[in-house]
Amino acid sequence: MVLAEMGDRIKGALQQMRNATVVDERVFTECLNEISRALMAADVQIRMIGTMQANIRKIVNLKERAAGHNKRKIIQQAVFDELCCMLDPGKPVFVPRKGQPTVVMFVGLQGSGKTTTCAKYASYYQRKGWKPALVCADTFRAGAFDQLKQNAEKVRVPFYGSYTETDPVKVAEEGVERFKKERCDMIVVDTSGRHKQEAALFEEMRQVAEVTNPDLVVFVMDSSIGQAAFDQAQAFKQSVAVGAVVVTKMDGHAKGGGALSAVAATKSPVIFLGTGEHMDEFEAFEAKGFVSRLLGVGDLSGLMDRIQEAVPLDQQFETGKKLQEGNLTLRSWCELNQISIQTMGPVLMSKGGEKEGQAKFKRYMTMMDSMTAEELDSTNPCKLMKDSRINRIARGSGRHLHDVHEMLEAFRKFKEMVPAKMLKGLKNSKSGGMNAQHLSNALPPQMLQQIGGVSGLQRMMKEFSGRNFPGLK
Ligand SMILES: Nc1nc2c(ncn2[C@@H]2O[C@H](COP(=O)(O)OP(=O)(O)OP(=O)(O)O)[C@@H](O)[C@H]2O)c(=O)[nH]1
Repeated sequence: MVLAEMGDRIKGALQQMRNATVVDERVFTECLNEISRALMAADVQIRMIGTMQANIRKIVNLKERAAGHNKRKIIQQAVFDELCCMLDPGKPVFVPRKGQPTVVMFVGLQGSGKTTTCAKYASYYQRKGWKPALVCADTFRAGAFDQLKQNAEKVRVPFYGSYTETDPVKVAEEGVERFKKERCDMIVVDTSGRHKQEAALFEEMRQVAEVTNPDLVVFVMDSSIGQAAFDQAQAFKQSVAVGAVVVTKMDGHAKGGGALSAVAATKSPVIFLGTGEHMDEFEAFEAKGFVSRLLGVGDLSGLMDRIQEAVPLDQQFETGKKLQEGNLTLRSWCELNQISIQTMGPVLMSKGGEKEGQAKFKRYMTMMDSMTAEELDSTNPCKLMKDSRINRIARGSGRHLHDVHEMLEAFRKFKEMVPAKMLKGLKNSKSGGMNAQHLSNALPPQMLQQIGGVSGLQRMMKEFSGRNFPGLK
C-alpha cells in the first residue's frame, strides 16, 4: 500500500528535520517540500497539498517564534495535526443509537465495493448486538439484488429487494418501512452505481434519499481511483448530504491518497476501511490512530526518539537504554506511558477507555512519587514490596492499598506480556522486516498461548508498531 510508503517518506522528512543542528527556515522548507512530494506521489490533490503547506506554515511561523521554543516538536505536531485534519475535517459524524431506527444510505460508483461494504457494515453492527437489515435499491444492474442477497445470507442479516420492480425509489421506501416495522435499528440501503446518464444517477440518489430520509449517507470509494476521488465525491455530495466516507480495497496496491481528496470534497471523515473481499475484512477508522501509525509514532523505535524529545535529559533515567536491554523498571514503564499518552493515548497499558487509562496512569504516577529510587529502578519491584512498604506508599500518596497492588500487578502483567526478548526484537526491527515467526519461537509456549497464539502476537505487534507484518499469517 503506497500510503505506508507515504508515511515512511513523511517520517523520514521529519527525522531529517529533527537531526538538523539548527532548525531554520531552510530546514523547515526542505521538510515541508519532502512531505509535499510524498503526498503528491500518493495522489493527493495539489491544491490540498498547497493548503496543508500554508496551514503548517501559519502554525509554525518560525520568524515569530522566540528562542527557547521546541521548534522540532512544534513542526512535528503541526504536520501530525494537518494530516489528521485531512482525514477528518472535524465535523462530527452521525453516531447511531442502538435500539432506535437508523437508516444509512450508501452511494458510490459501480465497482467501488458499495454492495460488499453494505453487507460488511450491517455485519459489523450485528456483531455488536444490533438488529440490522439490508435493502437493495439498485434496480439498474441485473444481479445487484442477487449479490446483496448472497452477502446478506452469508452474514445472516435480513434483506429486502425485488426482481421485478424497476423503480428503486419504491423498493427503497418499501424496504425501509418494512424493517422499521420489524424494529430493525440499522437499516442499510444499497443504491445503484451506474445509469445510462450520470445526471439520472444523481437524481435517483436524491429521490431515494428523499423517501428514506437517511440519518447518514456514506460515500464509498475505491482506494485506487486517485485524483478522480475529489470530483466523484463532490458530485455525490451535491446531490445528497454525504456525511461519511468508506474507502475500499485498501488491501490492494492502491496509492490511497484519493481518500484524502474525498474527505476534502465531502468535508466528511473516513469511518471505515475495506481491507479485503471477506465480510470481516472491514476496519473502523480513526484519523488520529491512523496518522500515528502512518508516521510511526505508535512504533517503539519512534518512541525512542520521542523519549529523547519529551523527557528532559536530566530525568531520562536511561529509559531508552533500558528498553533496548529489555530491562523494564517501574520508572521506564512510567516514562513510556507518559510519552505514549502524550503522543497516541495509553497504548502501552491494558485495553480500556482512553480517558480511564489516563486517569489510571495519573494515579500510578502519584503512587510512584512515594516510592524509593531503589524500588523505581528495580527490574523486579514486586520482590521489594513488603506489606510495610505497600502501606507506606498508599499512605504517602493518599491511595488505598488495593491501588498499589493494582499498579504492581499491571506492571507485572505488562512485563510478562512484553518480555525482554520482545522489547529487544521490537527495538531492533526495521520497518516491516521483523521476523515475527522467529519472535514467536522465542517465547515460552504458555506465554504464546496467553497472548492468543501467533495471531494474538501479531495483533500485539500491530498495536506496538502500527504496521502489518506480512510474514505472519
Ligand atoms: N480486495 C478487495 N475487494 C473488494 C473490497 N470491497 C469490495 N471488493 C470487491 O470489489 C468488487 C466490486 O464490489 P461490489 O460490492 O460489487 O461493488 P459495487 O460498488 O456494489 O458495484 P455495483 O453493484 O456495480 O454498483 C467485488 O468483486 C468485491 O468483492 C475490498 O475492500 N478489498
